[in-house]
Amino acid sequence: MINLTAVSKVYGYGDSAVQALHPTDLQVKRGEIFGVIGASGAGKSTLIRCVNLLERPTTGSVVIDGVDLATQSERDLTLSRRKIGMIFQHFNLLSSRTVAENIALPLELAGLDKARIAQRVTELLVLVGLQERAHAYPSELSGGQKQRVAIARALAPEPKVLLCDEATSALDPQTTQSILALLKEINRRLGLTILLITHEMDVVKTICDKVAIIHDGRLVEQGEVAWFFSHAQTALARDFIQSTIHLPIPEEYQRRLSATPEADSWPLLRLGFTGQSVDSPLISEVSRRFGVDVSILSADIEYAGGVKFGYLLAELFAPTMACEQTIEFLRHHQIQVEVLGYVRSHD
Ligand SMILES: Nc1ncnc2c1ncn2[C@@H]1O[C@H](COP(=O)(O)OP(=O)(O)OP(=O)(O)O)[C@@H](O)[C@H]1O
Repeated sequence: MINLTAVSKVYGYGDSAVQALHPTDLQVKRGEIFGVIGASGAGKSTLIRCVNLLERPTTGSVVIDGVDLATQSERDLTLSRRKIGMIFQHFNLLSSRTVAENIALPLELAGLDKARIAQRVTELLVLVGLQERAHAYPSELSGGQKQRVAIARALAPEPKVLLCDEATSALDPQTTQSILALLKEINRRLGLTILLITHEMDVVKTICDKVAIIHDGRLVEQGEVAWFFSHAQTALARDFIQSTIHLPIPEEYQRRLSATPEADSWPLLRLGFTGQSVDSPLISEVSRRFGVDVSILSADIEYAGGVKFGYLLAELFAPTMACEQTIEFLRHHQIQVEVLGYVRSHD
């Protein structure tokens, strides 16, 4: 549905030129929710604004539903943009218009008749749960309600694609969850393709099917969300993942932890599970096979992209050879194994 090929963006010229986006390929399939995550200044906004040509790419092609936007005339581009909805961090509502009038705006611009507009606005108010607030002004609404209006307005022309530019970054955690739930419902009910940018891994974990990490204007890693959480390759990806996983090493263990093995110390492992491995009885199997005792310190099993994944902190009690065999066996069974250090039995 969305196909970017070698899309790049340079702002400015000569000595003051900034390469915000290096040549980038990105494919988002029909009905998918795709998240691009990155730190401030990584190039997220540039990337998403290139998708509807709010920002003209310096190079590359942007094909949406089979149409190459970069080659279109301004008039055709205006029509194409109607099929690409967009919502923003700060909602961008017109303060002088009521909720219903904000939602009606794109329909008025498209030249629909009054009766049809009224009917469509009512449907959209129901969809976003704001029937009671049709005649309120934006200043009378909470942040979450404002974003619901923005979503309804974006959906008014029945777009095939919705772009979300940090849509929940100005909202509190509870409101964030309700807006994400609404986006997911819209994606399911309308089959809408969603491309979102965010700096929060929790957003990705909650609603995305696929994710890409952007850093210094380059997509450094991408994949299915569930796979990504336990197989991320780059340190940057792992940092984002760690920000959502709550698996601290207990303080009492940290005191006894060293980087290298010592006499009377045992390896402390962080195990990452996904897909099938999360449901396989691999811990009891290594126990039987290699005679290791496994002590589980903590575990965090969650759902992302409709698949279970999780992390486990575990200490292994066995001779070195059996520990090495255990680690090899687990890796062979698609478990990500990280040796965090070696825990002395006593202080
Ligand atoms: N209009 C512009 N002119 C010049 N440089 C720009 C312009 N817009 C963005 N940049 C630069 O391009 C780079 C990427 O910016 P961009 O806004 O895309 O990043 P971002 O990941 O969205 O960051 P944030 O989360 O802080 O909005 C940054 O170095 C930024 O300073």
